[in-house]
Amino acid sequence: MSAAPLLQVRGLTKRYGGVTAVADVGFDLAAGELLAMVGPNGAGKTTCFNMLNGQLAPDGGTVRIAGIDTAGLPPRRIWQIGVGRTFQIAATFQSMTVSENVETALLSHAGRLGSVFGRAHAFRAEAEALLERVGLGPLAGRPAGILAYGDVKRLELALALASRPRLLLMDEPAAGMAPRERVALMRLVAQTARSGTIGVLFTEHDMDVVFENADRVMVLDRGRLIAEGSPAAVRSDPEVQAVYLGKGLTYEAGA
Ligand SMILES: Nc1ncnc2c1ncn2[C@@H]1O[C@H](COP(=O)(O)OP(=O)(O)OP(=O)(O)O)[C@@H](O)[C@H]1O
Repeated sequence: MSAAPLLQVRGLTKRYGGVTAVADVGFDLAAGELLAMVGPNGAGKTTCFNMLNGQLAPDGGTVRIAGIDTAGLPPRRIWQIGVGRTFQIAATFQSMTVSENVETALLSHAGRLGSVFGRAHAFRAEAEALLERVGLGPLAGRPAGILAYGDVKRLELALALASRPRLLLMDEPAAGMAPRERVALMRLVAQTARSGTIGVLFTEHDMDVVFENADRVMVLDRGRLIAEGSPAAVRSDPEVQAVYLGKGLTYEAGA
């Protein structure tokens, strides 16, 4: 008997008046897998993410996370089940140190489990281990407000990992980064997902980042899932190429 997927989505649908933002979308995601959700502006990616983490209730369909039916549950409940999310705009406490930011996230996670005694600094050793893992060990004592943008994105990943997610939703994790940093961050995400058997669903506009890092790719267009498969299969899919070319977005189909 094969294990149930970490995330199982079926018939997911959301309408805004006359616009169907997400139309009958279905897919699976396994633990340890990196799945990219791509598509032109307005394709429905953010709406999908918002339904997966409980910010929006779907109009139709089912979402099962680790076997639990989560469609329509509030965000806090879904977070408790083990869904973490990073956002396009990094959210850190600027005046606190890098380590204190992670200690606070660890404290918050412990509070979620109802086992919090003491203060955030009780989590210092754990925070430092997490910061080492994302390559921020040497910056642990610096104020978060002075970090370079690439390091803020690493801190964001550490904050998301502090709640030990089973499923991590990442909104354009590498947006705004220089190309070299982008590659390094996505490698780190891939490593983290595989070694910690965390399922990662990410959106990304840069198709090179997608094709290099994702295990599988799905493509949305006007709310519909138009393609899903390996990076190589999706890259050469004529409908995907047409959608991207039609929107003035291109990638090297044969590269
Ligand atoms: N709150 C809302 N009210 C009305 N329409 C909305 C709302 N949110 C999204 N939409 C519409 O739903 C569709 C999907 O939008 P969504 O933001 O999910 O796309 P996206 O793929 O995330 O786009 P982007 O890449 O630009 O972030 C679009 O047509 C958008 O205009």
